[in-house]
Amino acid sequence: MVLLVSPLSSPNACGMKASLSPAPPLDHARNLWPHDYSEFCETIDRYNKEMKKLAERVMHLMLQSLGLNEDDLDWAGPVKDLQEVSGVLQLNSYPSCPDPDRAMGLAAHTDSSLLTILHQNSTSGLQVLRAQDIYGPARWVTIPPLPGALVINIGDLSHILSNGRFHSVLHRAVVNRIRHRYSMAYICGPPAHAKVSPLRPSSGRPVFRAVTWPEYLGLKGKLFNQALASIRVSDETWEDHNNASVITCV
Ligand SMILES: O=C(O)CCC(=O)C(=O)O
Ligand SMILES: [Fe+2]
Repeated sequence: MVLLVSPLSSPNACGMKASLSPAPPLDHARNLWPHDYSEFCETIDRYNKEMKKLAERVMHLMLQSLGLNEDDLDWAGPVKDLQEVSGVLQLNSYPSCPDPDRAMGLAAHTDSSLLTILHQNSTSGLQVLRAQDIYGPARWVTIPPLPGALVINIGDLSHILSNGRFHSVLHRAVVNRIRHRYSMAYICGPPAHAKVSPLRPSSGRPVFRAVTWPEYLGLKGKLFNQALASIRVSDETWEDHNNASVITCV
């Protein structure tokens, strides 16, 4: 089961609204706990706010580590204005499965976000694909839940923004034979109107074309794990673009 909630621009009793889920979360919560749904709503609201603050701090640090400053962020204004970052909270529930090898909790994917902050309950299930290295071929590695720890996944939009210097991570969730697993993913991205494009590419040229988050989500829906490749700018396109610019300037 997946429930998606995002902050409301004008708060209601629950302080959140449905993003992609079929019924508004407030209605869902009322159905589940007809006599006391407010505790759930208030907790989610508090969690959302804390995650937003954390996401902004982490984004700030990531941009700093790329050598970027406030003036480089034309999609969200200066870095200090990163409160514009928007987020959706996705609640994942994976019931136990007697034959886990024949079931998949969540298929392998990269997140379409800038970054995703994940909380797992005490049952492990998150795995990331580690590329081939001197220790062996490509393999799935379990990220064990640690008390009090959150996992931060780099999403495709950070991959684009950093021109490939931060890699979005292929991950999946497997199910447990006897234990029910829960996770909460705070999926963070830029404002919907903002175009995300490579900032100060170290390689000399941008490897990806600019996209908005909604446009990229559309591509992901159609092309799934090929979406990132689909917005790569090929060497030929780049050369054509450069030649065209030269001709225009002359
Ligand atoms: O449940 C997990 O550990 C992974 C969740 C996830 O990857 C997602 O919600 O995008
Ligand atoms: Fe994910």
